[in-house]
Amino acid sequence: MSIQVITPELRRWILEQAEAGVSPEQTLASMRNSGWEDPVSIRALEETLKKSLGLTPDQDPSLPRGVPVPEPALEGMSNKLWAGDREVEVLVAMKHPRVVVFGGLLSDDECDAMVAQSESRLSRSETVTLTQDGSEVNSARTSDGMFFDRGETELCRRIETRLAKLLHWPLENGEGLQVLRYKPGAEYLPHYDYFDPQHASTATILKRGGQRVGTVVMYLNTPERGGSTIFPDIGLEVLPVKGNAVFFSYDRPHATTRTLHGGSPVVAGEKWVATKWLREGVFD
Ligand SMILES: O=C(O)CCC(=O)C(=O)O
Ligand SMILES: [Fe+2]
Repeated sequence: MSIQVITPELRRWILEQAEAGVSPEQTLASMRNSGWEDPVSIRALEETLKKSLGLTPDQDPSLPRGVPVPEPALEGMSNKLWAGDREVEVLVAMKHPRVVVFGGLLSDDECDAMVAQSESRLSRSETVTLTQDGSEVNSARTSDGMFFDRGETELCRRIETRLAKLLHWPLENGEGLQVLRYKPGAEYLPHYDYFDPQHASTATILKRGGQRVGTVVMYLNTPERGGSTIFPDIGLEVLPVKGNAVFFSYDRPHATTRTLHGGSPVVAGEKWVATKWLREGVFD
């Protein structure tokens, strides 16, 4: 599977087609003939044409409604935030998409303990696919993983409480922590963390807690080489550093959130992360 990137040249060409009176359907057909995948073409067409009309996502009736999202208190632009039991550094903050890189979210001991407590329970990662019943092993994701239940251990509870304070988001609206281990060569191809409204399994998944609206990827070690978290739409690469974390939020299940992201291949050593997904509603 290759990832097709929507470049400025492509956007310019789409606008030229529209200006020349070519219908969006015809433009889509031309793109298909040149090897573009339909979902990518449709996204490129929608984004480009709407932007040229000056529509914001909130003004656009064809998009899913935006909802409140978790958000750290960054207004004062302090480079340290108190998370209830620990001071956390703010290393990078971006507004659209909202991406915040935190330093020292977890202590070294907490990272080591998460690895130790999850290691014996790892198995090949699954992702949600088009099948009715949920998940299956997928080549897009070559890590090993496991889920803790929310509040399963004292350490899970401590981290979950800290994240709830840091992000002003109810503890009850969080999934259990997921731990992933990537060996050399393992990666997680770019994806969105929200559930695709078009997937057959999504309606069932949403009954428990609603959509995902935010993600925290916490680095449990510093890989020797590789394994950064990449955001292809915005050209951002977050280097994994033990104890640090990258947070991002998405107020609607749509590409306009620009939260496409992945784990790039680990080159040397292992990469361990704990991921926390935050839901719109109570996840129980
Ligand atoms: O490993 C990473 O850097 C990204 C992980 C991720 O995207 C996820 O767990 O959903
Ligand atoms: Fe993800």
